[in-house]
Amino acid sequence: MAVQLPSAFLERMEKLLGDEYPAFLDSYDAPHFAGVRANLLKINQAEFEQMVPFPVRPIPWCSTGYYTEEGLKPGKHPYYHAGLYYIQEPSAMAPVEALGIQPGDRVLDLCAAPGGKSTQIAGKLQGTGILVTNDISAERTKALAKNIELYGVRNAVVLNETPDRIAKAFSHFFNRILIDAPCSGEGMFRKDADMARQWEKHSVEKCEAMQKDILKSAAELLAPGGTIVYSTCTFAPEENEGMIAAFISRHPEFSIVPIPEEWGISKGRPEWLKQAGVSEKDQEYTAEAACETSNCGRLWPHLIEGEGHFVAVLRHNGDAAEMEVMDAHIPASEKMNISQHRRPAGDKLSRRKKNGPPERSEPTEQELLGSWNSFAASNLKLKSEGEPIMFGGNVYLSPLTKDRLNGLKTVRPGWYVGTVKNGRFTPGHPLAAALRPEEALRTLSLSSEDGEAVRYLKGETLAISADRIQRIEGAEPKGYVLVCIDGYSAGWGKWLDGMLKNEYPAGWRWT
Ligand SMILES: C[S@@+](CC[C@H](N)C(=O)[O-])C[C@H]1O[C@@H](n2cnc3c(N)ncnc32)[C@H](O)[C@@H]1O
Repeated sequence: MAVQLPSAFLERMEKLLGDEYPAFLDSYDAPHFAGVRANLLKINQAEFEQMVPFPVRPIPWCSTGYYTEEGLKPGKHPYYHAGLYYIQEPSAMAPVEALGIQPGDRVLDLCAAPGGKSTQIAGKLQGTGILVTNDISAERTKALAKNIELYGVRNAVVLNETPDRIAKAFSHFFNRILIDAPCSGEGMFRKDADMARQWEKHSVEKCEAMQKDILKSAAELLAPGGTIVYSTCTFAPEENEGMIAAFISRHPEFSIVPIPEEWGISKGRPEWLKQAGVSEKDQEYTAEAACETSNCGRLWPHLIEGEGHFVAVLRHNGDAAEMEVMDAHIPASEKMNISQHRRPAGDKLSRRKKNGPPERSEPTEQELLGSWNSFAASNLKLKSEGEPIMFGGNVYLSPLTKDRLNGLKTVRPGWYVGTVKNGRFTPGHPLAAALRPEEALRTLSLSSEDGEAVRYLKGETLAISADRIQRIEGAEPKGYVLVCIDGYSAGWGKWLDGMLKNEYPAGWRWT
């Protein structure tokens, strides 16, 4: 066998799987399955299927997911840099599908880094509602923020917090919550031999305590009638059926929504709890609750084309109408559909100027935001999206009010649109990454095929004649240009006298 598996793990799996064990074991020598997920924030599905530059076939449980051939490098194509697809293990696409997201939902992804499932959620929200995406690891939130930006997400707030602190600020606020829990990772052994080496008998116990705490906070964060999806990439019954049985025993107001047995996805295995030596007393679950966990779903590497996952859908039995009552206490800017047109901050500024300037030398927040408004007015065709707020010299359009984030470690309070320095606004890369070409006054399309797009992604200055800059409303070619790859936004360039100064950020470049 290619992977060295821990003997305690093998003994347990043999005992639990019985007749299925030889097929499970054989899966460790079978090919791996790789996948990509189309990013519907930037491309529609028909276009994706037409343009995708490598062979793909659909993943049955994810409408936007596709298998790719092993050994391909989908990250080495300009379309990856334009955020047209996310590279994701196929079974990891199942939990978000089970969350049943609807436009306008308020969604929390509690254990989100590096952001595979958050970008999937954002694709389903299509710019409506709110996505709060969090991870406890400061280091890992860097990758999370980068992915939120690369995939053109406008309505997300990125936090680096503990779930209990989020629960204090957002009590019963969200109607969908994803817990892609930290786990002992047994489903990753096929793909990552290090995971198998690092696993020890006590890995499961260590994870159980974390999972229990995260579920407790999630119950405090969920609005009446809402849904929590709990998932892991491990096989251990303690972290799966055991964790869920204990949760619904403590919370009789929740029930488990059955996952359909389709495409090789199989039922939860409550009978394993006793076989694995997990007693009702240890995990504090009732026999009825344990029985209900057969409604959970398991993805096995010997039954599906993927690595393995566990998924539980927990529905709060409360009345969703109660959420509307709660909505009355939520500021208008945080209401379900946040895309209402707002008065630009500059309006307030110009009114104040008519009545005389404020008596202080430091520019007010409204004045700083005014420089964003004038940039937007002269370079973009953008309908107002979210609340413009200042955060450490940077301007964000946020789906939440600033007060709501007070005291929380906030990595991104919203869509980062740029920075104000000495009264001048410089647009940020995430603004460009999320813009549609028709939202920019000047655009330039580079081809993915003739090497020009790659030269741009490497940070080179390009010689570009004025007639290649597409302009609307008779704009001058000089100024900020939205650089697109085959028509999909990738970053900024600044055009002057036949040269395009490259504004693609150093840390993002093609290497
Ligand atoms: C399985 S990974 C998440 C993968 C992610 N959902 C994705 O699809 O890209 C679990 C994450 O949980 C985070 N984590 C661990 N303990 C946590 C806690 N108590 N609260 C929030 N996040 C936690 C880890 O830092 C890790 O990034």
